[in-house]
Amino acid sequence: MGTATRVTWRVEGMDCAACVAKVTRAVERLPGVSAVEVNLMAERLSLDLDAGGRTEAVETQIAALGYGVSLVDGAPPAAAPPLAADGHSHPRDTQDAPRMRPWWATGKATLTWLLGALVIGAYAASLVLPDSLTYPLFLAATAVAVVPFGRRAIALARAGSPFSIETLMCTAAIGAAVIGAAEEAAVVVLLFAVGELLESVAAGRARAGIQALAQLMPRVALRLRPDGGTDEVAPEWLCIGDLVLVRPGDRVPCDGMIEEGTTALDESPVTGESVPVARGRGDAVMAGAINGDGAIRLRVTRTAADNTIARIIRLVEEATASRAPTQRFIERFSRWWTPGAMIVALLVIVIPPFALGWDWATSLYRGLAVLLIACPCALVISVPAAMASGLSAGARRGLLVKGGAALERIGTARTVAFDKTGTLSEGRPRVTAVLPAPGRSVDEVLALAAGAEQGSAHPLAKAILAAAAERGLSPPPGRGQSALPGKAVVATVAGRRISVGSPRHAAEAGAVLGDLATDLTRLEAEGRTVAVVLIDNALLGLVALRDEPRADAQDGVAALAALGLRSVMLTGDNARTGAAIAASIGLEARAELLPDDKLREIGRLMQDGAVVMVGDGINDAPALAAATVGIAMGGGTDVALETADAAVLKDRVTGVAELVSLSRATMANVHQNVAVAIGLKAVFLATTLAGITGLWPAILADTGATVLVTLNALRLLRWVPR
Ligand SMILES: Nc1ncnc2c1ncn2[C@@H]1O[C@H](COP(=O)(O)OP(=O)(O)OP(=O)(O)O)[C@@H](O)[C@H]1O
Ligand SMILES: [Zn+2]
Repeated sequence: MGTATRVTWRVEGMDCAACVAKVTRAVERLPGVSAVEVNLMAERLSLDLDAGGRTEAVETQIAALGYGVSLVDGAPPAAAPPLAADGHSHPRDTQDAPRMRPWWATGKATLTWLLGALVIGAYAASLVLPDSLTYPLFLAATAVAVVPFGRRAIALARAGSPFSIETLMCTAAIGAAVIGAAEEAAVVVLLFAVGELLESVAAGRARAGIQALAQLMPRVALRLRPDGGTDEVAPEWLCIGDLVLVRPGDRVPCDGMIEEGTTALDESPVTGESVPVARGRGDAVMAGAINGDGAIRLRVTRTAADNTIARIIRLVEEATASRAPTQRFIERFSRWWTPGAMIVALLVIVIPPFALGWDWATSLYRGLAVLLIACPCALVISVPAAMASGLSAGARRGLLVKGGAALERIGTARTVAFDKTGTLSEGRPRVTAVLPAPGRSVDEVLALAAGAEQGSAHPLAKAILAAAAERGLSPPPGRGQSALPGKAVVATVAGRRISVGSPRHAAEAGAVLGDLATDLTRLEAEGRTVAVVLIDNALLGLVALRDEPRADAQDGVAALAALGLRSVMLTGDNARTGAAIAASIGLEARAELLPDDKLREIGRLMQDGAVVMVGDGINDAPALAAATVGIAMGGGTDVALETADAAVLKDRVTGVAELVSLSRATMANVHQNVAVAIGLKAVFLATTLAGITGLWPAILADTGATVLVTLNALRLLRWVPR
């Protein structure tokens, strides 16, 4: 009892949010079904099926709605996956052939052409033949289309949505035919079919944009054998731990770590970063990158189903499935809209003959026109079509956004808060000077400091250890290390208590800097981070470090300013150093912040409006989560993608401004779409009721809006960062 299986199908033919809603509502009502999820981009339907549910029932229901359906996962276990020659079992995409779709659903294009031919034929005929003969031709065209749309309307009504766009269309077409407007009836159904066709083309385009990423995977990988030879295998067959040879000019077939060789990799297909990056032993590389002129040997670190490209694709698919607030509003709106419109149409038919003395033919005619104008199709697709294009356009340029909601919010930000280390700066501090206290030596200071820093993951620790190693020192082992986050590290080294930390920490410990105090001030004003090394709370020396600002930090901040955003740097570094670095980049600084202070600072900035927090996702996850939108930058892709709402895959500060303008371009597109969809209808509603325009303009207003909205959304696919 109570054990449900998760079952997944591939559903073909869904082109818009309305389709998703149809499928969801239709299967939700079936017995034994729960937790229904439909993903438009991935063309997937997943649900929990318990003992009372049957997969056939689900498939029948979906086929009745006119979509193709095939089981992907959760079927009774098929044969075990084949074992590869090397004895591992390898992941493989198992998928059976799609089941038959009803002819009238697969043949969307055929149906549209047939209708077009019939309608045009009827018009041609009407030039020479009397109306009495062409009338049946128009009726036939109407019938050809009403049958499939009507069947779908009936299936939907049975599945619990009696007021669908299909119902609206069929009522309008049949009504028009009944009152003798067969021409109009035929054109209504023809244009409706054209609109549907266009929608599916648009959905296919957005989908293709994402699938193009999958095409970055090469067909073959060269797997190294223990004897040094290579086997050509499909990248999907690579296992974690396999060794792979990547020749100059090849595409990298897997996410991996370089074991041997150095090269320059062009990662632009994945990250949008066009400058090749130098990579050598121990560096991580991602599938899809193009190898420069060095041969490299890679250790596979992720399977094909799980590599960066696969994750990006999955992420974007999920992103398009998650709805933006605007979209949710419109969906709620259109759920009431359709039945409301039908009631209004009915009132227009029934009341005026009594109240205003219209004759029945006029009121029927105008009522039908109202029905047509009321079709919410354009409105329903206005937001998701633009969002899908925006998300897809961004993903192709290394700008990942986790959903419509985040995409919508990024553009509304007033302030951008940057983490300093690793985000505005390179994140690779280097020791630039060591100033020993009187009577101490440089080597002594460095060796003891390095002893205390051993095992610390702090960037400053790594720099001090590297400097000690460069001077050939072997630091005495430290014991009992403890980190005081945002302040210092303390340990017992060679029997003495050594601390390495901020000047503030040294002051709190009661250390006196003496003559070195002026050096400290000077170094900080130059933008150096100064670590104070104490021995039993007395001054041992100063270590000055410098973390270079990223080359494009200044441009990135300037680009944000040009978009009207204020940038602020948050840092745990001391005030003077922070101010010096911030001044060189051109933004405000908030310094000497302990980790909790950073959260508080974001809260304070959020009082002035939405705040975007940009970090590397490593130490700043809480801050990324606290801000309105968290953007992770560069390298630490994995962590970043999990904690942040959006990510800039290339290591570029300018990517933040690109995300802001992508968000604004997308929202502008959304607003244009909504305005077109509602505006056209409002105008024609008024003119129809006033009797100025008839069925014809009503038909064009409806399909015309759908076409305009779709084309406008497609325009966004070509978005390029400025
Ligand atoms: N392990 C350590 N070794 C030396 N100094 C440290 C250490 N940990 C903290 N500090 C001192 O505390 C300060 C703040 O550290 P914190 O880790 O909060 O900031 P950060 O990561 O260096 O910089 P940012 O906040 O800009 O990313 C450092 O500038 C340094 O002076
Ligand atoms: Zn649709």
